[in-house]
This record gives sequence, structure tokens and C-alpha cells, in this order.
Amino acid sequence: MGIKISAQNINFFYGPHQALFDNSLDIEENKITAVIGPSGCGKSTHLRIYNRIYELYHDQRAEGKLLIDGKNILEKDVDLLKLRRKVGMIFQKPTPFPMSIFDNVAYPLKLHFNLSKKEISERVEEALRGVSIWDEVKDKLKKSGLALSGGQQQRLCIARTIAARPEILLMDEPTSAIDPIATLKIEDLLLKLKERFTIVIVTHNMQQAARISDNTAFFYKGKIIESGSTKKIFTNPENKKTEEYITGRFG
Ligand SMILES: Nc1ncnc2c1ncn2[C@@H]1O[C@H](COP(=O)(O)OP(=O)(O)OP(=O)(O)O)[C@@H](O)[C@H]1O
Repeated sequence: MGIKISAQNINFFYGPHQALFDNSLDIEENKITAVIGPSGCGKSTHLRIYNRIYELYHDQRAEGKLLIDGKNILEKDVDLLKLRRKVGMIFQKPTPFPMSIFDNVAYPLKLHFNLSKKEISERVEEALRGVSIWDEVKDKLKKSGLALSGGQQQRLCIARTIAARPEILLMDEPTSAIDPIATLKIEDLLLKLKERFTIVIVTHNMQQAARISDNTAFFYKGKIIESGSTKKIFTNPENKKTEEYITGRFG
């Protein structure tokens, strides 16, 4: 099995505050890796290193190595635009732009790629089909993306991200703001998408982690306490803290 991402001895700082300690984690290609742990343990911080989005804030810094396809993306000469195209990110709350459904998906394509109108239309359709929402929206592509339901909005945002053809999808609690039925639809979608993408998902929902992920990493106080196959972590964890968290004894 290929390793797509390898975090090696990562430390992370918000100004003087150290939030991550010596994080090492391998992420397998075309698998879903769940990142779990109690609030404030560093899950989002860890994810934000993979596309160097933290650099938008001048006082945040990472130390260590973060290999993607074997290349250390923390080095100075990395093309951040290329990196962020390769590593797409989906957030907790669906964030459609205040524009039509079509333009929500077409916008980043127009911005970053030199494509003809026809190619853009094709890519928009491909992305909307890819998130299983095409049939629901094909007759109202000119309507506002904001008029969709929460679950549909989140699928639209995933379509927008995959239209740019990334290789990695980072998802920070992508279903925490939507209802249980829409959540199950997104979970089905992720199982389909992993054939094409490597997916890393932060979740507070243990059932969700158990249902959809192949691998799991358990974070606690900025450290990765345990990682490995989800089956093993959930049925036979090595660390007592992992077991306590998974069985709901703290959170
Ligand atoms: N912008 C920031 N400035 C300073 N400290 C921060 C900032 N963002 C997060 N932290 C701190 O870093 C630590 C890790 O936070 P992070 O948001 O990564 O945790 P998390 O596990 O994702 O939490 P949650 O599950 O609540 O989203 C916490 O101690 C938090 O207070």
C-alpha cells in the first residue's frame, strides 16, 4: 500500500504556544484516515499543515518534515499554489459562494485553469456527478447555491474542491453541521471518493470513524497517542487513553 503523506516529527507553534508535539503519521493512498481526539487536542492544527494554510498567519510555524509523494512540502521553495491545488480542503460548515450552483463549481476553474467554456461545463458536470448531486441540480444550475439544503451545500462544496482535481481531500468535521440522513449520504460519497482521492477526515463522531475509515489516528494534548488500522484501534487499542476515549469515558 502506498504512503501518500508522511508526517515526521512535526512540532507546531501558535506564537509562543506549542500546540503539536513530535507528530509522526503515515497516511495511506486511496484510503480514509480518521483523525480523532477530544476538543483542543490539535486535530485541526495537524490537518492545516498539509496544505500550509497556517502560513496565512504570520506567527504560526511548523517544524519537522511533511512528505507528500516523498517531497518535503515544508521546504521554502515549494509552490504553494500547486500544493493547495493538490491538497483540497473542506470545512465544517458548508461555505457556498453567493453565486449560482454552476458558478460555485466553475469559479475556481476559471481562476486557476486556462479552460474553454466547453471544458469548464464538462468539468462542472463531472464534479457534480462525482458528488452524486447532478440529478438534483441539473435543472437549476443558474439558481443560487445558497438555496440548497445543508447536505446539498456540503456536497456542492466537495464538488467545487474536486473540480480542481486534487489528490488529497482534507475534511475538518464535514458533517457536524448537517442532519443524520444527509450525513449518511456524505459518508457514502466519501467511500466512493476514496477510489480517486486520499482522504483525511477529522471527526468527533466515533460511529462515523468506525463506519468509514480504514485507518485512525488518536490525538491527545497535541500528541499522536496511537495510530493504525481502524479495526485495531477500535477493537484492540494498545494505549489505555485510546480505549478510554473510544469507549466514551472522556471527550
Ligand atoms: N489561532 C490560534 N491561536 C492560538 N492557539 C490556538 C489557535 N488555534 C488553536 N489553538 C490552540 O491549539 C490547540 C489545538 O487546537 P485545535 O483547534 O487544533 O484542536 P482540535 O483538536 O481541532 O479541537 P476541536 O475538536 O475543538 O476542533 C488548542 O490548545 C487551541 O487552543
